[in-house]
Amino acid sequence: MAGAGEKNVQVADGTRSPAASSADARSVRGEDCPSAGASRPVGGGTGIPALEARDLTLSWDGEHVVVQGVDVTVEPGEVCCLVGRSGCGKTTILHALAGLTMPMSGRVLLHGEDVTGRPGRVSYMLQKDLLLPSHRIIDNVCLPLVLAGMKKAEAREKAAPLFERFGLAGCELKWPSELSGGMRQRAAFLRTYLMGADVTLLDEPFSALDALTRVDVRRWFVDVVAELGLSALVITHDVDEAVSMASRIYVLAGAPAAGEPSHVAGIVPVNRVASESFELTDEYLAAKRRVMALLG
Ligand SMILES: Nc1ncnc2c1ncn2[C@@H]1O[C@H](COP(=O)(O)OP(=O)(O)OP(=O)(O)O)[C@@H](O)[C@H]1O
Repeated sequence: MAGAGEKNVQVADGTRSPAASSADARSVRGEDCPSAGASRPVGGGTGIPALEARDLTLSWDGEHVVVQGVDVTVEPGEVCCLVGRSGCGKTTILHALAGLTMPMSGRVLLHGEDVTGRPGRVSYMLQKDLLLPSHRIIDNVCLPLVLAGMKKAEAREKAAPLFERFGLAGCELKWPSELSGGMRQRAAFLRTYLMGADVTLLDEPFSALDALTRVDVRRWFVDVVAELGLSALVITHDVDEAVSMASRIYVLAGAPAAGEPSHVAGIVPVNRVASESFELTDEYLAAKRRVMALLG
C-alpha cells in the first residue's frame, strides 16, 4: 500500500473541455424542471466547477486505503466518465462524492461549496433501476417529490410533461414490468432528475441493457443531459461507453485488494467531432487507445 502522504496523481492531459451545455439548456431547465427549480444552481459561466473532488483519499475501515489523492472535476454541463477495472474503487469514489461517506482526507465541492460528507446534494442513479413493481411508472418517478412532501396529485402533474422528453409518453400508467430495459432506465433517470439536483452521479447506469439498446440509450442520455443543463459523472468499465459519452475520461488504476490504492492514472479528453458514426472516427479511436493504454 502506498504511504498515506504519497500522492500518486498523474494527469496525462488535463485539458478542460468547455461546458457542453448552454444558456439554452438552462432555459429548458428553468421551464421544465418541475421539482425544485430553485434548488438547481446555475453553474455555467461562473468559472466554478459543478463538482470537484480534491485530493480524496478513501477507506472503508479507516485502515486500508482504497483510493489515494484523487482529483476529479466536472464542469457545468459536462459529462465525464470514470473508468477502471473491477474493484479499483469507482463506486467508493461515487459514494464519497454523494456525501454518503467521509473521506480520510480531501474535500468534495459542489459549485464551490464544501459538501464533504453531506448527502442529498447531488442525485445518484444506480445500475439497477430499482423501480417499485407495485407502483405505476408515474408514481415511481414521482417518488422523490412525494418523499419531499409534495401531494401525489401535484407530483403527478409536475412529472407528466417530462414523459415525452424522456421517451416515455403513454407509459405513465404502466407497471414497471410492462417496460423494456431501456425504458426502465429512462424512467429511473427521470426519477433521478426529479430529485432536483443539477449534478448527477451514475453508477454503471446502462450495463444491464443489451448492446444495441445501450448504444441508443447512451446517445439519448448525452442529449438529454445537455438539454436539461445537468452535469454528470458516469462510472463505467466499458471503454466504448466512456468514449462515446464523455467529454473527458478519468482513468483509475490500482489494485486496492492487493494493497495498492487506486489513483487517477490519466485524464483523456475526447475530441467529439460531428459525425453520424463518431464511433468510427479517428478521434474516437485515438481516445479509446489512450484509455486502454492507461488501464494497462
Ligand atoms: N461497503 C464496503 N465495505 C468494505 N469494503 C468495500 C465496500 N465496498 C467496496 N469495498 C472494497 O473497496 C474496493 C473497491 O470497491 P468498489 O466497489 O469501489 O470498486 P469498483 O471499481 O466500483 O468495482 P466494480 O467495477 O466491480 O463495481 C474493493 O476492494 C471492495 O472490496
